[in-house]
Amino acid sequence: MSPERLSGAQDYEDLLNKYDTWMFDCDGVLWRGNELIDGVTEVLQLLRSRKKQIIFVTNNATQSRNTYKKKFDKLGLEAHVDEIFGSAFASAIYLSSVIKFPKEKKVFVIGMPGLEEELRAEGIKHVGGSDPADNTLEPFTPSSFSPDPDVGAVLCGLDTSINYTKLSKAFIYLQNPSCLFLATNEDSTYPTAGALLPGAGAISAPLRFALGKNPASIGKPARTMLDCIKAKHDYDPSRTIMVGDRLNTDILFGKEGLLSTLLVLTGITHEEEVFGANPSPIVPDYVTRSIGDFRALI
Ligand SMILES: O=C(O)[C@H](O)[C@H](O)COP(=O)(O)O
Ligand SMILES: [Mg+2]
Repeated sequence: MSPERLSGAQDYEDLLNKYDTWMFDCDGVLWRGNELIDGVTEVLQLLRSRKKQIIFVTNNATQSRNTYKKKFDKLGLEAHVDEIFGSAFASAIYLSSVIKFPKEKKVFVIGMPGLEEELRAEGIKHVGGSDPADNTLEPFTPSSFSPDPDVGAVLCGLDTSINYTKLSKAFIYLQNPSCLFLATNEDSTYPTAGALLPGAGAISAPLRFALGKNPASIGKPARTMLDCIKAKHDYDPSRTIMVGDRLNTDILFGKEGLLSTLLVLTGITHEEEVFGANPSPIVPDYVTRSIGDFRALI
């Protein structure tokens, strides 16, 4: 079955009337890097004026909910911290509440300060991350590394300061079969304002290749994020739509969560992946060029 392509004000109006809860992916839907996608400000204001429930669901683990709130504020978008769900937050909840990671154990982090902030907020002990000793381009010498015996998991997220020392330490920990291999998410690419860049999945790829095994991935399409949302918000799946730019994360996440799905073409996915000769088996309910096009209703 092929998706319905939205083509004008009546289509947008029909969708607004059909759905009370709008879950928005961020990178490639609201913005690319720090550049807002045209029309997003007005459309989010329109949804708020129509009393729609709005939830933000991002696989980007570089920031915490609090620092994302600052980004929304800086970009002039109304957002409340309890509306924001990122894979950094979901990873901290996964460790604290889903697998009940032992309090005395530690997580070796490959990732940014936002991920560390969420782990701290959940009382998860961690090493690595922004530790200056790990953020170096000096050659890694195993004899100078004494693995922390309390490390019981490696958590890998998008890390724009990735290096051989971090990968080597993670790889040494992961050779212990009891050490958990976790990924905040596995997006292959990251849509920024100027270019498409390697995503979180490309950061954990060297470890996957060297170990010959995949991490447990916590972000979309896994349902941990939806469980985090359910723990904070009531919503009716039959009147909820997930708006995303990536088929194998956002749209799959929506479909598996029994939500309706709207694919926008302002991020990762190209039109021919949906309407071309060999379309993806992941089929959104609706497709539109940009969420900004809903401006036609203003
Ligand atoms: O590489 C990544 O982590 C992702 O590309 C990026 O952060 C995805 O964010 P989202 O589109 O889920 O907001
Ligand atoms: Mg996206």
